[in-house]
This record gives sequence, structure tokens and C-alpha cells, in this order.
Amino acid sequence: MSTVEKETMGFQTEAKQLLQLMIHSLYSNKEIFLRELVSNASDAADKLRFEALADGSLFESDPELRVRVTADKEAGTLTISDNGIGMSREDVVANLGTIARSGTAEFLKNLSGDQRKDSQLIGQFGVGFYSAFIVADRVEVFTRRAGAPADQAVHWESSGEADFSVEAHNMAERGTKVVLHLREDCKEFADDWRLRSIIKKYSDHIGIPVEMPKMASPAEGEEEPADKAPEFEAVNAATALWTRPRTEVSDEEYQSFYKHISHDFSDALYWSHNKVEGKLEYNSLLYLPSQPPMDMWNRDAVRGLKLYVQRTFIMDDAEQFLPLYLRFVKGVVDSNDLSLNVSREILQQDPVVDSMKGALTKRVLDMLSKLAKNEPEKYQTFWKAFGQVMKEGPAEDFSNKDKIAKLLRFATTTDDKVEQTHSLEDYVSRMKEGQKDIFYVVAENHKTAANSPHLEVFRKKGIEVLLLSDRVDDWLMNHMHEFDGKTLKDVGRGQLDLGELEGEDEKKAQENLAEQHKDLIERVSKALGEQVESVRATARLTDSPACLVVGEDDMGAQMRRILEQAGQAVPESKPIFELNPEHPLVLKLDKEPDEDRFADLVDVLFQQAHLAEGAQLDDPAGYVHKLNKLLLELSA
Ligand SMILES: Nc1ncnc2c1ncn2[C@@H]1O[C@H](COP(=O)(O)OP(=O)(O)OP(=O)(O)O)[C@@H](O)[C@H]1O
Repeated sequence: MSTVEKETMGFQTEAKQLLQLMIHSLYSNKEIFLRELVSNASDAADKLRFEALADGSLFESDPELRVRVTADKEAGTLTISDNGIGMSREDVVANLGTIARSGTAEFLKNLSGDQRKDSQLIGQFGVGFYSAFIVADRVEVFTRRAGAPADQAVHWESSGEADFSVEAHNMAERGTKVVLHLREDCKEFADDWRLRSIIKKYSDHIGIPVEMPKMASPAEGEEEPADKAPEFEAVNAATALWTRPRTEVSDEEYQSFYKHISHDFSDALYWSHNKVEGKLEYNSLLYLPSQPPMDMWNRDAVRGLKLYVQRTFIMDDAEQFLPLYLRFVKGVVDSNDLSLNVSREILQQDPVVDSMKGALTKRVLDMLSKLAKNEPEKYQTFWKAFGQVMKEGPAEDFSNKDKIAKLLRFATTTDDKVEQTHSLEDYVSRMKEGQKDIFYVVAENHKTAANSPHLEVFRKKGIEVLLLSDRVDDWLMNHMHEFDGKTLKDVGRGQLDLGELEGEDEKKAQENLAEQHKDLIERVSKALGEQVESVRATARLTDSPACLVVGEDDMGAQMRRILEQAGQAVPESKPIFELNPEHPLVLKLDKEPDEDRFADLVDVLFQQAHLAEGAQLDDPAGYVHKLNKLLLELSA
């Protein structure tokens, strides 16, 4: 097939949907199209610089990388051109006709049809090249890949509806030129001042010059020659933002840089900008987003920092610089120690990278501590968005366990609210006199945790208990044994031991429980047989007749359920059944002479104890049957 021919092709379905959505939902924020196109141009320059490390000839005779923005008021066009890497015909078809980004289908599924909400979503997804169609009813792209001959250039054109065309083109200069034919009501974007102010606003941080024709008017009496090529001047600061001193960068600049690197439409929540000198030399600029990305729970989702070596862009998504539990962090790291030839494989083995990872991890944890201390409300926003990911920290990063522990937030019985707002330090400061441990309960959901029978004695004595119900909580607690010298204790595990929180009399009474109710316990054990590890009388219940307890070294019920759901083999273990001997039902049970009825009653109590902790019954119909039988006998 001759590549000279003009070919018309349809947009990929997703691209078509996205295009329409973009035009409609971002209409109130039109000007961002320029940020997106300049951002693409700057990325193209980064890519060229990177490829030129291996092949200097790619610069051809034009090594000064820049972006140019020119407008033609009369023609109603706006042109953004760069001398970056450019695109081949295949690149053009793939990049400007489809969307290859992960999570696209999911994104489109999440759309609600509500323009305000959808524009937020689309912002999070990244608007990109298609945003050109917000202001243009026809877009042309002229591009030639660096190193390709002049006649291998391509002309792409579309009116942003169903299809686009591509045809061969001849282009002496390398790079990409995007020509926007502005819509009737968007002609303001051909105005010089308007363009300058948008570039200043969104693209000041771009590391290469974004140029516009000089505005100098001809001296009085002089006629400007009509054919004179315009002179250009940079409109932006044109230095890589992370190399500038902190004091010279405004919040607005930090925010627009965040949007450039993160493809997030919303502002960043917080950031930390540092220059490190000494054994290691690098600049880092790390951001906390204000909301979670769509694909946070997708294990294959891209993550990591943008890596530069001595100001030269090397790669996006360098994941070797931060641990997995900090995968929400966005940012840039610019190293003076790594080689320009560094690859992903080399990064995995380089000890310099390990040291940097350690330092950057500390940096993020410090940034979070600072945020928690100085701006607790913002920290709460962070926790809501990323708390569950942070909870993976103690298991993954043993050396920073104590720092991470201070950053954790929990729901507790102090207010029973579902929001996780209490730190372990807060808990410790509220501990009762004589309390040595930090108590917690784990359940499937907040309500089940808050109503757990295991809490009864704690509520009676006014002892605070952490209420854990996130999927990751059992896992977290398996890796956190103490905080500030205090042991973390699961109230649903092992023997109840309140230490000094109990008086001598209470202790004595408890010790006598076993002896006092020996016969009852034996009868119940016999009735339950192999279903339980053991049966015992307990003082931990006040309102409930019975509860289940996990053996000291057994796997927690929540973890067991998660593993079972995931189809994994779980070691066999049986619960301990604890009875409240003072409960009227248990007193009644004790007096029951008929062994069959006794066994039925015990079984109902046993099943109820399962239900109270949010478990599924093995034989729900059998339970209902037994219960109904007992109810009928009661009313007979
Ligand atoms: N000026 C350009 N020069 C070279 N390639 C470009 C240029 N503009 C776009 N592209 C190519 O087209 C692709 C799609 O661009 P688009 O802006 O839609 O997405 P993106 O840049 O990958 O993501 P986002 O814009 O959301 O940050 C880019 O990844 C790039 O490969």
C-alpha cells in the first residue's frame, strides 16, 4: 500500500465516547486544552532528548528544544508546534485514534451522565490530546519522527466526530505541529494576551521554552516588512520547576506542575520539595493527591515517580523509588548519581536506588506526619482516600513500622463513629489507670465490630477499644504487636485478661467461675463435641449469653474468611465457646433436664454466637428449624 494515499479511519469506540464526553463536560473549563497540548509537546521533547543519548544524530541540526504557540486571528487558527520526537504514521494512528491507557473501560463504565461529576472523573482519567476538540471543530496534526526522511511525514486530520484521515506529507523540520481550527465561540484563543496568560498560568513550569512571536511594535515611521520571519520569545520561566529554590515557586506553580505529571484534574493535597546533597545528590518533588485514582486496587496499575538524571528525562512510572504501600505518591526525582543509560532492569539492582528509596520513603512519611500535625483536616482527607493502602505499611516496611503506626487512624468505642479519626497516640493518652494494653476488635463491618459481644465488659468498665473492619485490618494487626511499649490485644482472642483493670474480688470471682459451673460446662462440651476446641465460662459478657473466641495462636476469623473467599487453603482450627453463666438463657439451660432439648438450646446459642460475629452459618435452615421448634415449645 502506498503511504501517500489518504486513508480515512474510524476512531476506536472508547476514543469516540471519550471525545464526545470531553467536548461536552469540559466546556466550562475550555482553556485547559492548551495545557494539555503544551504538556504533550514537552513530553515529546523529553523523549527526543532521551533517545538522543544513544543516537545524537536525532537532533538533526536543531538541538534547541522548544514549543511554539502561534495564532492567526484572520484564519481563526491556533498552532502548537514542537521540535520533539515526532510520530511515524503508525504512531499517529495508534496514538491519535485509540486510547491505550489501562482502566479505560472501567472509567467509561463509571460515567453517570451528570456533567459536573463526569468532568471530575474525566479529569482524573486525563484529558490529553482530545481536549483540542473542546475549542476546535477541526484539528490537523503535521508530524515527522526524528531521524525519518522529510517525505515520511504525516498529516492527520479530524473534526472529532466518527473518523479521522491520515495521508503522507513532506516536512523539513522534525517534530509535531497541531493546528486547531477554532470554533466560532472560541475565537478568544487566537488572542495574543489571552494565550500568554494561559501559558503563564498552566505551563510556566515546563522545562523548555514555550515561545510566542515577539510583540515588539515597529519603531515610529518604520514599516514592518511583510515577509519578515517573526522573532520568538519565551513566555514561560522555562526551567525545570524542581530545580528552582522552594522559596521562588508559588503554590499555583506547584499545583500546575502536579497536574502536568499526574494527569489529575484536581489539586494536589500536599507536597514536599527537597534538594539533597552529600553522599547522594538528588532533587525530589513528591505530591499527595487529594483523591484515589480509579485503578488504585488494580495490582498492575502503573505507579512510581518520573525519573530524571541530571535534568534529562529517563522514564515515567519508575516504581523502584518507593514501596508499594506508598503507591499513591506522585512526583519527580532527579538524580545526579545514576547513569544516563539507566534502565528498569538496572534500577532494580542498583544500591544507589536502594538508598534513595530509603530516603524518599522517610521523606513521604515525614510529609504525612507534618500534615497530620499541622493540618489534621487535610490529613483526614488523605486518610479517607489512602488509609487502607497505608495499612499495608507495617507488613511491608518493618524498619518504618513505628513511624507508620503513628500515622494510622481508627474508629473506636470512644464515639463509635464509622470514620477513622483516632490515632494510637490519642488512644494511649486516654488509657485508664492500670491499663497496659491497647485493645481492638476485628469484624466484617463497622456495625458488627461496634456491636460485638466481646466489647461488653469493656463498655461496662469504660475501656476504649479500636473498632477494625477494613479487609486489611487482620493483616495489619498480624504485623503490629505493640505501640509505645503497649501490646495490641484482640479482644476476641484467648483468655480475657484485663490485668490491673480488674479488682482482686473480680479476679477471684473469675477464678471461681470454672469451678462453680463445672457441670454445665461439661454438659455443653459434650453436646457440641468436635465442633469446638473447648468450652468455658466467661466474665467478658454482660448482655449476651455466649460468644466465640479464637485461640491465642489461631488465625483471626476475618482473615480466615478472606482467604477462604480467595479459594486458599486455610489451616483447620476450632473456636472456643464461652458462656455467660449469669445470663437468664444460660441459667435456664442449666436447669434443662431433657438432654435433647438441652442439645438443641446449646446449638442455637452456638449458632447465634457465629451470627453475632458476622459469620455465615453452615446450615442456616437447620438453625431456623431448631429455633422455631424451641419457640413453639415456649408458647405451648
Ligand atoms: N506533540 C506530540 N509529539 C509526539 N507525540 C505526541 C504528541 N502529542 C501526543 N503524542 C502522542 O500521542 C499520545 C496520546 O496523547 P494524549 O495526550 O492523548 O495522551 P497522553 O499524553 O499519553 O496522556 P495525557 O495527555 O492524559 O497525559 C501520547 O502518549 C504521545 O505518544
